[in-house]
Amino acid sequence: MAAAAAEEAAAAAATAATKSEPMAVAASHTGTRPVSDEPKVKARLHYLGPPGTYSHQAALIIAPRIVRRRRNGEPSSDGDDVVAPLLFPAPTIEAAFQAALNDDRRLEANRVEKQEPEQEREKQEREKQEREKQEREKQEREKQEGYYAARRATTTTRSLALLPYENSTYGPVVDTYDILAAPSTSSSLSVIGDILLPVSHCLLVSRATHGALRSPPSSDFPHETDGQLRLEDLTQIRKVYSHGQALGQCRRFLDAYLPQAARVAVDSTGDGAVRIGSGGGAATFEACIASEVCARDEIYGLSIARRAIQDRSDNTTRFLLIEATDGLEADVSSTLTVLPRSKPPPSSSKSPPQGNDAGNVPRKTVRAIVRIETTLAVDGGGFLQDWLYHCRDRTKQQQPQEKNSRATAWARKIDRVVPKVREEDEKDGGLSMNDGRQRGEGSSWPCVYLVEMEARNVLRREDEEGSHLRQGGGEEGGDDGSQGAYNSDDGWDSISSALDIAYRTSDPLPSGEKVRRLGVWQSS
Ligand SMILES: O=C(O)C(=O)C[C@]1(C(=O)O)C=C[C@@H](O)C=C1
Repeated sequence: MAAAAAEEAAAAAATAATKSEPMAVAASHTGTRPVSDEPKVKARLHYLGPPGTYSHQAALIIAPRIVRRRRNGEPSSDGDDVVAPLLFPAPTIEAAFQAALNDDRRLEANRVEKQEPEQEREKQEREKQEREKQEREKQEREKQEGYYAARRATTTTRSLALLPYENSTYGPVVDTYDILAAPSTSSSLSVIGDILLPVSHCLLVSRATHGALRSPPSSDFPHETDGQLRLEDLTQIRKVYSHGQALGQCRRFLDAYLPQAARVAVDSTGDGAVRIGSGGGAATFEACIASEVCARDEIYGLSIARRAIQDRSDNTTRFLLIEATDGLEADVSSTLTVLPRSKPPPSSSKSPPQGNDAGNVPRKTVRAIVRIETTLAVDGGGFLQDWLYHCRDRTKQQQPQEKNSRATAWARKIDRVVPKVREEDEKDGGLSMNDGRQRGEGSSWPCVYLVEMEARNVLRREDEEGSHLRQGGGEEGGDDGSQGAYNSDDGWDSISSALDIAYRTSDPLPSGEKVRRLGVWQSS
């Protein structure tokens, strides 16, 4: 039901976004409470568009949960300050990230200024100088009167991007991995949250194509009630557009029912839907794989040929919420964070908790991503393994109630970082990596690992039941359907500071590794 409501909200806002010009939509939010003694925060959130993509849907769900907190992670005295970012679609994942990086109000002002005619520019320059002069004089006066400390910026703008990161069926999203792996981009970002989105794909066609494909009903093959086509009707489709991830998540369906159709990878599922929708009135016998939201009249007005065509019914994509930190860090007096999803109170405290830990349910999850650049070939000497164990142990040591905690860590090598020696060798006639090693260049070339850590504070069943009795029902739970009262912040501090310590220390790492924290956040 919650997923249906979220989809409904996503569709409504996606509709608003397609109609507005420029395409930006304010995330709905409730209860903004300005914090009196700190600069106000505005935020811009860039996502892979066009409207109707899964990234857009994820952005609409996460945006109202983004709040500003004090540097130490505490809510301000007035409570959480809801940031309510404006949402902006970008044509590619890379463009969404770059837009967040370039999101500097001064740059925008410069751009506008450049378009002004010569005279206008001179006039503006004179006015600017005059304003600056007056400002200097005023500051001087205020300084003398002892008011200087009160003169602070009243607004700061924060730039965010929501990027698809990995999918439960088809694995890593390579464009996002490239951003996290590259030294230039990874040093300009901080991961501040994540969100899981259940992904159910439809095969969409234009109305004309739907009409042309649909065979007349017979008693043997009555039409499916909701307008879906029969599987036999799909054999005339010549082309299927979608994002590479979505094509991969529906591979078995495509192999079985559309073997004749060319698969065309485009920048997003929404991009595929736009191509299908722009075909005019004639049947094109082309299809796209996208969300049901894209079929709506207010979005791209397409027909649903088949629903739920993904190979696994539990298909889920994880997105990372990334803040562009270039040049900002110094001025920033607060952190942005994502509130956990709230759950309706359980209907009965007797219902059994779910989760992998027999008798326990997850309570708080803290995640971290660390980037390690090393010159050792394929984890030489297993140092990475040792480091992961070390991190896990340090994490555990920090827990006040060790019995209630679980810590895990895992690493992924980013294969798309091509070793330099190999690139050069290939120019010289295609030598392999091993040849590079034999030529005495050492068994080393740069490679990048992304290490992920997760610490969960687990609430034991008996504790949970006790807390139900004490508090008369839960307020928040994990996304796994777990029940219980999850108000307490126990565990968050210890887990996050433990992770902090764990990845800052480089004890078991051989020298020469560059370890960079990409982010630590509380996940829901
Ligand atoms: O194309 C979209 O709709 C996206 O938001 C991208 C993306 C991805 O890259 O994984 C997001 C969710 C689905 O897994 C399919 C595609």
